[in-house]
Amino acid sequence: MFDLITNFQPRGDQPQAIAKIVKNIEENKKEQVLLGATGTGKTFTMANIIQRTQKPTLILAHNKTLAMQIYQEMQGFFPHNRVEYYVSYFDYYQPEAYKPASDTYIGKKVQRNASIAKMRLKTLNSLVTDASVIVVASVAAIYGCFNPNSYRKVVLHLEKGQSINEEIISSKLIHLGYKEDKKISPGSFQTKKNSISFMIGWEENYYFQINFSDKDEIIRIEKRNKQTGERVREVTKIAIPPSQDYVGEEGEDLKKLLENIAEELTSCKKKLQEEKKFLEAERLEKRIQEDLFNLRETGVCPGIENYSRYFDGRKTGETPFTLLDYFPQGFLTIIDESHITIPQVKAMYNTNRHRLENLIKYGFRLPSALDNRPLNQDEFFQKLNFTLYVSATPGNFELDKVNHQPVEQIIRPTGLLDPQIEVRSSHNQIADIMKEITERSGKGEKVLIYALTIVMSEEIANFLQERNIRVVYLHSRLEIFDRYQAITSLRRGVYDVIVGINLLKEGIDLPEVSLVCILDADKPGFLRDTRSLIQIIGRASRNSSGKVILYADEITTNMLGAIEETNRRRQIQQEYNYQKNIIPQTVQKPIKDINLDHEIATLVEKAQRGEMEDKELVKLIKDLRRKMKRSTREFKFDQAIAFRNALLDLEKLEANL
Ligand SMILES: Nc1ncnc2c1ncn2[C@@H]1O[C@H](COP(=O)(O)OP(=O)(O)OP(=O)(O)O)[C@@H](O)[C@H]1O
Repeated sequence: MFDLITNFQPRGDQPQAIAKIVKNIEENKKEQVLLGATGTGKTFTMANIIQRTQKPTLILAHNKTLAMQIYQEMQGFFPHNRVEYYVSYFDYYQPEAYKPASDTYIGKKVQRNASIAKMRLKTLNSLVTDASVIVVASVAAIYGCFNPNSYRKVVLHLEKGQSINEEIISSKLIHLGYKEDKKISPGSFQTKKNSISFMIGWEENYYFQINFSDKDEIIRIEKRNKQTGERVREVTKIAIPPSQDYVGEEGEDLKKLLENIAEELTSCKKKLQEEKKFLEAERLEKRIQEDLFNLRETGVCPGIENYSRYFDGRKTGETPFTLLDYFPQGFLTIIDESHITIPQVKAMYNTNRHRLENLIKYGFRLPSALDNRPLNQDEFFQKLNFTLYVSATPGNFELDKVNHQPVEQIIRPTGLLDPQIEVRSSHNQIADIMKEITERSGKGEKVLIYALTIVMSEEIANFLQERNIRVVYLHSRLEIFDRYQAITSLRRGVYDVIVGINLLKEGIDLPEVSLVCILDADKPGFLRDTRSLIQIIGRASRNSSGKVILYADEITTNMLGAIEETNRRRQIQQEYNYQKNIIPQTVQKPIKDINLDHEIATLVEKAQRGEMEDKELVKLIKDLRRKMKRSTREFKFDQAIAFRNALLDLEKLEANL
């Protein structure tokens, strides 16, 4: 059962939006759109819909950071339920490719993020073991994954009284990806006389111990605390899931599978030879034979995903298995920021296919590699059941599905209005903006400036800085961590202005921002279409004196569309406030305190007092660097910033060594 825990009551437009959407789902309406203006509490609305419908839910977001934000919020709303996070586990991913024009082969290069890999495994496990699960995922959800039927089949079920010996269990654990080790850690196991202990791949605090009698019978299964080794409780049954996301075939099944790959190799090579592509034929033979050897000897090979069709038991062209297949019948999919997520989903398939086709044509891969692919758009939509598209500016694709009649959520719980918009001439725009900034900086209010290009944003920031304005620029070339720090610093009062391009658009809510300036609002193209303008305008809607200035020389149709829609929303909000006697209140959003944990803080202070040996200082710096990187990888940016600040201090000391 989903159990929503919150102090909030649905407010503003939330009650009617929740009621309409739930009613439609109950009436079996499969596709709906929620047009939710920025800051109207769409996440809380989603949580209420999940609570009321009790449907296992997939929430799709278009990037990892947004997915993490929603994941954390959902964890807060449903502390007693399984809320999971499923995104690509690559911190860095360069797919294998071949560029015929320059005869360049680029091997696959990846950097895997172990904590995300664990979260993915945990997601699959929750879905096969629990009925009330929320998964927040990126488009990684449409990429191939372990066949859910095989997953269920390989899970190792053990129970008290069962006749089985340690040897069999050890070999099964190895097959499931567990590694024998002297120290117990996630994904490892340990055998002792009459007992076997193991730790599930994503678990951090507990391990299980299975005790046997001399007659090879399980006499006890215990859950134990990893730190103390103490028994937490005894269980009668346990289902041990795989500790990696791919579990190979064994014995006869593997043999058959390798034969099939070899058969494909023979026919493919013959075809290449007939086409007089001798070099390609030779290359293919060498590469595939090497893979076959590795698969035979170790059960795995580099680029094993290219054989996924064989491992999944799929026919040529057959739809791959994805996260979606792990959901039960009648599940709900919420597509957040659908105007961006849907085009992203649609683009995945073609990009992948083009790359693979070149590899196949030139003898780097077998044609079956084409079946290692994301879902195409038809397959994706076929796999959905109940779907809710959510956006402040839904795309035409989803609006068409509901005859342009979305459920609207325009009135904010805070009573805040969409901002007032003014159009001003672009002549002398920077001087004009400087005047606006000065008026606000004394009151602690902040300004966002939207430029068209990276170069422009840097130039404007430099220009303002030279005139003593506390400003920082923000664009996609900056690391996520630096972007986060710039935003936090603005909130803390280090800066008064951020100059940006696109990044400030979605998912950033800064109550301190009372003015948004959009430069070149009349220029056609990227980020000046009606939808983008509405999104940008929405960034001034968390402050009771929110205002937007569009700098332009003419009013374009795009601008007019955005102005009219914003005014329509503002009017609905004003009428509501008037009727209910509501005075809009700026959102109060606490700025998290950034502190180091006690042990580290003590060491840092010791170093700062000059009481630390040189060697110890170097070690501490190394340790802090590692921790900072890890926190960044895990999206714990507050923590990462705390480490970085301490590092900056310590590195100064190190420079003097
Ligand atoms: N019923 C409620 N009562 C009080 N506060 C609420 C309620 N619902 C949401 N909020 C708060 O309102 C703020 C806006 O919510 P949220 O960020 O989910 O809006 P949003 O619609 O997703 O906005 P955006 O599109 O800008 O991301 C949040 O701080 C949220 O905690």
